[in-house]
Amino acid sequence: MYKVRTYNKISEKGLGLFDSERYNIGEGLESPDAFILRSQKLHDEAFPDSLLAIARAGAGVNNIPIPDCTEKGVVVFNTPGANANAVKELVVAGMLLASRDVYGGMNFVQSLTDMDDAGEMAKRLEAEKKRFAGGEIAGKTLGIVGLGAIGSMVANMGLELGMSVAGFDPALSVEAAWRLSSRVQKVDNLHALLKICDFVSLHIPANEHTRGLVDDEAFAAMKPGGCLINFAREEIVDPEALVKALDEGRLHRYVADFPRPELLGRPEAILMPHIGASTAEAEQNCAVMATRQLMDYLENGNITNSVNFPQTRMGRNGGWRITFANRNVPKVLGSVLSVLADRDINVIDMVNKSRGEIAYNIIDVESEPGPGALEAIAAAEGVIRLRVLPPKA
Ligand SMILES: NC(=O)c1ccc[n+]([C@@H]2O[C@H](COP(=O)([O-])OP(=O)(O)OC[C@H]3O[C@@H](n4cnc5c(N)ncnc54)[C@H](O)[C@@H]3O)[C@@H](O)[C@H]2O)c1
Ligand SMILES: O=C(O)CC[C@@H](O)C(=O)O
Repeated sequence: MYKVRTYNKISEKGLGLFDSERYNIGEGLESPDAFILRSQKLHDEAFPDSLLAIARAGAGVNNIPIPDCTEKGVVVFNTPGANANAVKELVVAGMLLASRDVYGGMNFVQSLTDMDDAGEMAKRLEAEKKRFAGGEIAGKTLGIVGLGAIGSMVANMGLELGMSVAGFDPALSVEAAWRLSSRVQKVDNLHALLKICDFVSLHIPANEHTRGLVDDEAFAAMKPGGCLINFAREEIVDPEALVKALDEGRLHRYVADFPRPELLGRPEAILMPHIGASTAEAEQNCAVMATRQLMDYLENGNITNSVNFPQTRMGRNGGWRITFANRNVPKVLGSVLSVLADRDINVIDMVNKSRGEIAYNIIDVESEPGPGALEAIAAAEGVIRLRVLPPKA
């Protein structure tokens, strides 16, 4: 029986895929084989020795200590693109809220509780509506920082809304480039993008390269009166520089999914409680993808959409399956194959992949590897984590 510890609210559409005869699923389970979670911060959490994998039902993995996981041979998965449409739709809402005083206008109307004459009320609304006028987004320039799953969707949507769209992404994947309209202008540095855009939307991960990326210099480079939209992560925008840019009126609006105390009460800050991915559709997509990836890893050792291990997959062929993670240095695979050869264990098929400093292997063998073989493999120089999976048709 596999044990999967859950954190946060994971859609039942995903959790329901775990067969209850083979999986025990729940919060706080002891000695779990895996975690499945959303935004739960794991940096201060001790990992049980039993932990083989973590599935993040979502895109960002800055809540997980990835280097520690890699060191321990714990495979971390995310669900690329599964919540991208939800975020894209909220970015559009954010741009509209930054352009038109929808919120102020609605609050004004709801405040007229002392009025009971419809005619008088209509006169008052017409007299005061000029306070809530705004601009249109069509014809404006939208800049996207990070043209991955979300950024490319936002870029294409901007074009459909009649905007000019520019994008900056120094590591654009081939897949993302295919998704992107050729009408999106590619800009080769951040400040050049900031200079030409009325709206700038961030769609990059929070990591050591992007923390504080939007700083004093970036705000100074921005087109005066522009709007910044941040559905990516709080840490990407330097809070002091942000407040300064708002105080000086250089930044017209800050639309963000990550409120901070110093922004509360400021009408220029349009803040939401991290709800970019909070739609039933996105929650289901993420949970289903995370669950499928986790099951395939636990049952077959296959790795799809990991953020720290190489994509590795091999169909089952009736044999016993040995999987192991190792440091990406010479001779490790050779030593393991020698252990098998010395014990007359015949290899049916194998795959060996590497990613940076880590390598991962799947070796299918004809007969069950005994304890002696497994001990010798686990002891081979460079091997970090070993598993054996019984035959499966
Ligand atoms: N608010 C929410 O609920 C919510 C939901 C989903 C994702 N997110 C955040 O959005 C981020 C992006 O999500 P995604 O699904 O598009 O990820 P993604 O991996 O598909 O795309 C990220 C893109 O950013 C690019 N990039 C990385 N560093 C960059 C830099 N310094 N400058 C420019 N481009 C850079 C990468 O090359 C990649 O193309 C996530 O990491 C997460 O933090 C937030
Ligand atoms: O799970 C969530 O609600 C947020 C997910 C989002 O921040 C992500 O990075 O995918």
